[in-house]
Amino acid sequence: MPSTTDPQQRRRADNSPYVDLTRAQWSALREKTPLPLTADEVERLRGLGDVIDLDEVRDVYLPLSRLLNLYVGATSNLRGALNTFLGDAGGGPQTGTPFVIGVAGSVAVGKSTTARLLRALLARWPEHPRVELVTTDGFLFPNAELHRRGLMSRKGFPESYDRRALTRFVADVKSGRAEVSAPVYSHLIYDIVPGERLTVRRPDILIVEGLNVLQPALPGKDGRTRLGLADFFDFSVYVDARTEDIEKWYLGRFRKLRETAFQNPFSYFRKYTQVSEDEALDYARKMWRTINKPNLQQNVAPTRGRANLVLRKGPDHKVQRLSLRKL
Ligand SMILES: Nc1ncnc2c1ncn2[C@@H]1O[C@H](COP(=O)(O)OP(=O)(O)O)[C@@H](O)[C@H]1O
Ligand SMILES: CC(C)(COP(=O)(O)O)[C@@H](O)C(=O)NCCC(=O)O
Repeated sequence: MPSTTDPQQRRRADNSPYVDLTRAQWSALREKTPLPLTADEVERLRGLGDVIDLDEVRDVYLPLSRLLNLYVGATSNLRGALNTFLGDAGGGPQTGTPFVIGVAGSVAVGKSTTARLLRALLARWPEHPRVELVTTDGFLFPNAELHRRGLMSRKGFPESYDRRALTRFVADVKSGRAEVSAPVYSHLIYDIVPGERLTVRRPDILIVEGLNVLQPALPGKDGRTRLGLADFFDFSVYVDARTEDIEKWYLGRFRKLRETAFQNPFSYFRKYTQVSEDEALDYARKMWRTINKPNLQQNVAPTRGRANLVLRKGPDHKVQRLSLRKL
């Protein structure tokens, strides 16, 4: 359903691999969504700690959870088709493996909020109550290793991650392994937590959230193409917004954290509670200008075209347009 009546634009839309929908067109799909939110669930979503508008949940994220629920069902039907085709040659029926969803986008665009919300909404569906969420920051190299590699001011750039370990982790979960574990990153200490692991035990759905989840695979040492993280995704979402808006959200979050989490005596950023707000924000602006913005422009934004769904937010975080891949 192209959102235009102009014939030329319509032809372009017909040739595009995406169906472009306005917020109004998308939210109308909510009518077809069974399982509307109950008052109790609305309360529980508030408890997630995110200041998210509940109309936004109903209009945007609820239809999205229905779309994903349909995809999970269709993927399971495909597995049935594969079993029918393979018969005994497949060494027994292929059993269900987790449905994997990637959530990509800039630092501070709202990936974590989107992923947490999707986790809560998807778990309401009787077909897939067990939804796990993993953030890729656990696969950043520890600070000591980043120092050694001269990458301390490149945190979040593709080379600051152990990409092989991250791909192996998702491949292991996708293969149906009973237990797979990942390292844990702490925003408090700004480093990997020594000895701590997050264990995933055969969930129905795994959400993998991070800046670089849609990056193409690294070539192997022999120059041959390898499987990349996105090869294990059944669906991917790119959260998009104007760079100027994302910068404002980044600075807003920094200001809020300065009044809360940074006050913790163990916080890496505690020093920014001891200086004036202007000085602290100058530092945050520098981080944005020298690390997060160039990373967005050079590495993150170029992967947008690989996503199944692009959510385009306005300055108030409300999703204004959606592009859904049809091919
Ligand atoms: N849908 C939303 N409505 C209102 N505020 C939001 C929404 N999504 C994110 N935010 C706010 O924007 C900032 C960045 O969001 P966050 O999810 O932490 O981003 P990321 O994980 O991409 O770094 C946070 O302050 C968060 O509370
Ligand atoms: C930890 C991050 C790299 C995000 O990682 P992700 O979970 O997307 O893999 C980012 O939040 C970060 O800390 N960037 C470094 C620059 C800064 O402190 O803003």
